[in-house]
Amino acid sequence: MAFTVWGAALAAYVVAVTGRTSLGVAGLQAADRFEISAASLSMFVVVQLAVYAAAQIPVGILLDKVGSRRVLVVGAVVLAAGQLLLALVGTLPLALVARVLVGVGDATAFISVLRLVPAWFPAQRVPVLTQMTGIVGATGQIISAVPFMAVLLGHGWTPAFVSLAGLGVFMAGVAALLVRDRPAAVPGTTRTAVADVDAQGDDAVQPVGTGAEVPPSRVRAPAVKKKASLSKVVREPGAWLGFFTHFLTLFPTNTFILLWGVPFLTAGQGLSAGAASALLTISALAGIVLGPVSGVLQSRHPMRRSWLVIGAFGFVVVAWVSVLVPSTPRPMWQLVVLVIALTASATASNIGFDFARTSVPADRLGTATGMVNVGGFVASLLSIFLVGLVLDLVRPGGGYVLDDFRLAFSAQAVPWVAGLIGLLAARRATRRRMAERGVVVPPVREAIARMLGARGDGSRREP
Ligand SMILES: N[C@@H](Cc1c[nH]cn1)C(=O)NCC(=O)O
Repeated sequence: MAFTVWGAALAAYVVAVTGRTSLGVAGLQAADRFEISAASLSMFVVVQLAVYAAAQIPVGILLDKVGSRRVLVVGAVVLAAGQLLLALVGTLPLALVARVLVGVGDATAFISVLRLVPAWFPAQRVPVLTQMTGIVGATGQIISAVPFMAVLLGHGWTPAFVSLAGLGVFMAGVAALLVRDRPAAVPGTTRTAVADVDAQGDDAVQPVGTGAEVPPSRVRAPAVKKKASLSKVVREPGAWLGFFTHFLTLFPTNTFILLWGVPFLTAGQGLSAGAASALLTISALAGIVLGPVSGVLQSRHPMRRSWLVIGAFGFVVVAWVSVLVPSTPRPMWQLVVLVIALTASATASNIGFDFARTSVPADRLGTATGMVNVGGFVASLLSIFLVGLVLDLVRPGGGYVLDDFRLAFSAQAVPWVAGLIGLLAARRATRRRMAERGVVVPPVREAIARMLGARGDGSRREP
């Protein structure tokens, strides 16, 4: 039942990602239909990302109040309405309104799925399933690149976007039918188990790696609360740690995948369109390996999750520096390393949601997850804007060359520095809060020494 619920919600998220990326593959047709330059198309990406980011907190609060099922159903209907409008209109302002609707619908999907995972699965499994949610969701991009593109080229604009609208309505039905916010009947629940949960009080959070996590089916349905969920969440340093984790690690991937990657690879590095899409495919395949590996490491070493984040950040920075410093096009292997590093960074961004999960009580998880998600999308907007700004400054007429991209992508240093400062400050505050709750994070050197000692004793788990 847990996998049916997760699978149905995940399918709705895949369709949301298809909607998000559909205009990207229909760029030429959109430029033609709305009589705009290819460069103005970036306006659609910016509007959509801004709407997505702005909707996260309201959607998160709504999730805590009404649950994932209703939010997913309404979100899929709004997304379908946006695609239908886009299918029918021929003017730019109406197309932008359609894209706003798509952005709002899209904003509901990912965090609704993440809200379901800890409700249906034991805490040990949550990191891997969160990573799988991100990875499987990314396949929505393949649906827009292959079947959607085929309908677009074979039958035209209106049938292609009407098909996406139909898919959205279908997913609303699937979510209504199969998604449940939490297990209803609780076989094996004893009065004691429920009393244990009650004894933790309203503000109990999932313990970090103590092994004492309560199986989800024993957790009572949280009562809808009147008290302000957002103000409590923003006062929780662990939620900020999640926010800055997502901020620091998601934007390099979004900047590359959503807008500037293909122009950089083709106009800057001199690759064919086919070679550029092969690189994007390698990046998607890398996620299938890196996501579960990260999930397992998160479960096994919950006290060291921030080092996974800093490691992924270091990897992507080194990969970008090694590509941008030389003034000549890079060999293929180096570009492969770059796209793998970008995937590692996107994978690490999901650790942000895990920080939220172990920092706030279950009945505020939707709000906290929304807040974390804002981080990555605000940073993505900033980065996409800065790269575009530098390109405009160095070559106002377009026709970019490698040197223009070298300068433009260096602008990512701004969100990287801001994100790293925020991450380190939030980590310090989170450790203080954890210490107040009786969990002290030992220094890395001490933890490694203990782990080596434990191996010598035949034990496998970090203390
Ligand atoms: N962290 C991403 C999901 C992802 C991408 N690659 C691996 N995981 C994220 O937060 N996505 C939000 C969304 O709505 O897609």
